[in-house]
Amino acid sequence: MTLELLTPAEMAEADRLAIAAGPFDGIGLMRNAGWAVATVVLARFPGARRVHVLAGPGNNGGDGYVVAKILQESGVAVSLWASGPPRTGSDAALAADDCPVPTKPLAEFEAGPGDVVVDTLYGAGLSKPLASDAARAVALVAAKGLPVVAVDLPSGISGDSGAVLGCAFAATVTITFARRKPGHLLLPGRDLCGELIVADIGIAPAVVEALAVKTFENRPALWRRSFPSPAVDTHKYRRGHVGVFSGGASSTGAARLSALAAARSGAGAVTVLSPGDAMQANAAHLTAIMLRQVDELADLHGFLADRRPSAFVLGPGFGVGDRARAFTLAVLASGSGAGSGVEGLVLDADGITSFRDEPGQLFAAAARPGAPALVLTPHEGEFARLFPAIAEDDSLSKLGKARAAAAAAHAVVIYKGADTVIASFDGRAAINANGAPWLATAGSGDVLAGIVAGLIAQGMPAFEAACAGVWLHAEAGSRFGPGLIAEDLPGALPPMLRDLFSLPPQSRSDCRPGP
Ligand SMILES: NC(=O)C1=CN([C@@H]2O[C@H](COP(=O)(O)OP(=O)(O)OC[C@H]3O[C@@H](n4cnc5c(N)ncnc54)[C@H](OP(=O)(O)O)[C@@H]3O)[C@@H](O)[C@H]2O)[C@@H](O)CC1
Ligand SMILES: Nc1ncnc2c1ncn2[C@@H]1O[C@H](COP(=O)(O)OP(=O)(O)O)[C@@H](O)[C@H]1O
Ligand SMILES: [K+]
Repeated sequence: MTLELLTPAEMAEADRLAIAAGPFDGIGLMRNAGWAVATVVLARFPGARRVHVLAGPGNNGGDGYVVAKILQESGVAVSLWASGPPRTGSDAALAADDCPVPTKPLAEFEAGPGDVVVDTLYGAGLSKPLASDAARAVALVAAKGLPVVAVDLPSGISGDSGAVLGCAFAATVTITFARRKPGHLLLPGRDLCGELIVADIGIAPAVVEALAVKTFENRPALWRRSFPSPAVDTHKYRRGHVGVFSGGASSTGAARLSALAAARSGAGAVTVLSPGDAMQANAAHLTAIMLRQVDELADLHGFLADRRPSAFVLGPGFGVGDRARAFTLAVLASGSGAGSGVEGLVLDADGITSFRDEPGQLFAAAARPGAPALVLTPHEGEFARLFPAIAEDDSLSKLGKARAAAAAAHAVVIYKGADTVIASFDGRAAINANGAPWLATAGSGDVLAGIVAGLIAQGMPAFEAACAGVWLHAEAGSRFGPGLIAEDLPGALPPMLRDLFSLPPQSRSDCRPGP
């Protein structure tokens, strides 16, 4: 499946470009779309007592008229319920003129057991909450538990944000065209789509390429070319060295989780940087991971000079306050740009919260030319602390919020949750969809921060490292399943890594860090 996600506006542009390039005109694309849908209905519901096609006023409704015609000609009992006539001169009007099935008003829609519903009320053009006749149909279908085949999107779901406008169908299967839209992956849209099928309706790949899309699904194909792989003659410090800041004596576990995850992700060396009062607690629980006392800024500078670390994690269990801010700013002031020095800082949890009153200080430090890459890993609560205005802006989707935050902070933002979004200040963004609710367990985020830092330390660019880290973390949680606790996650990584490395060499490129 392709990675690009097209906003409804980009999809409309793709339709326009495809029509201009040929060979299909608008009604040609619509017929292809209708055939794709009818094929699914016939294959999945051969025993349907009756198929009810619900047609809206736009081109989504146009697809419905094509479907109704094909199904009737295939011998299926079809009812066609329209919310109104299609706009004169539109492709939908052509499809309606060509459809032999009589229409009935949507407001009178009725259905019974054994029936199947094809939802072609609204797709990409949904612009407001469903009107009363559509809302009544949604309620009736839900009450009767009828299967719904949604065309493009379940009506009521925004293709941009995945949000429900008023109410929405919960589809059994959704068929979209050419490429998926963000609303197919963002929640609750993803849940309400049911099974998602992407049908080829004759829009050439070159048309999509011309759009220079910057939004993707987060899957290995997005980043595996830059996934780090050790050279035969490598040594441990060439595989990257991660420093993880530990909290005080009573909160050291989170840093050790991050440290272990960084090591499991392939970093050659990992050092926990511990305040004096926590040295004993840390020492008692570390084996392969190194330990160094860091109480003051001078200790950090000593570590930077002596051990040449390539990435840091700051935040898990660290405590909120001046010390977190000072260490963060010191790390961001180090680094000599690409290729050497400190390549990145993953700022998580308390590290993020520490800047709630002075976010500008953090953002300015990250924007300094030559500064290490800043990766922020907020969950919803932390996001609202650092980016209150963006968090409150209801016009933005989770994707839009992550992008705006990344631009404001000059950072890569991993906006966590069941539909984690990764956004870079350069405009690229990815939506993650391979997670599972088992990941909602204390310490899970600490592990994610460690994986991302481990990958950055090995030379992976920050956006790719963030995407790879989120995917590996989610995959580990999904494959482990019930009973997962955060301690299990680092140990669950090796099978995932083995799978990545067993991909054919051409699909991993030469596996060296690269663009
Ligand atoms: N040739 C092509 O381009 C192809 C297109 N294809 C298909 O076209 C679909 C996109 O078509 P579309 O742009 O016409 O949008 P669509 O979703 O039908 O709705 C727009 C209409 O609904 C109205 N409206 C919106 N929300 C409303 C509400 N809640 N309650 C009431 N009214 C509401 C809106 O009104 P307005 O916002 O303008 O006031 C407008 O009149 C796409 O999803 C795919 O299925 C495929 O066939 C492939 C080829
Ligand atoms: N329902 C869910 N489905 C998939 N992933 C989830 C879900 N809930 C949480 N996660 C993931 O689990 C991790 C939790 O991180 P975080 O909230 O920081 O927890 P902690 O602070 O306890 O480590 C994040 O990566 C998040 O995306
Ligand atoms: K629809």
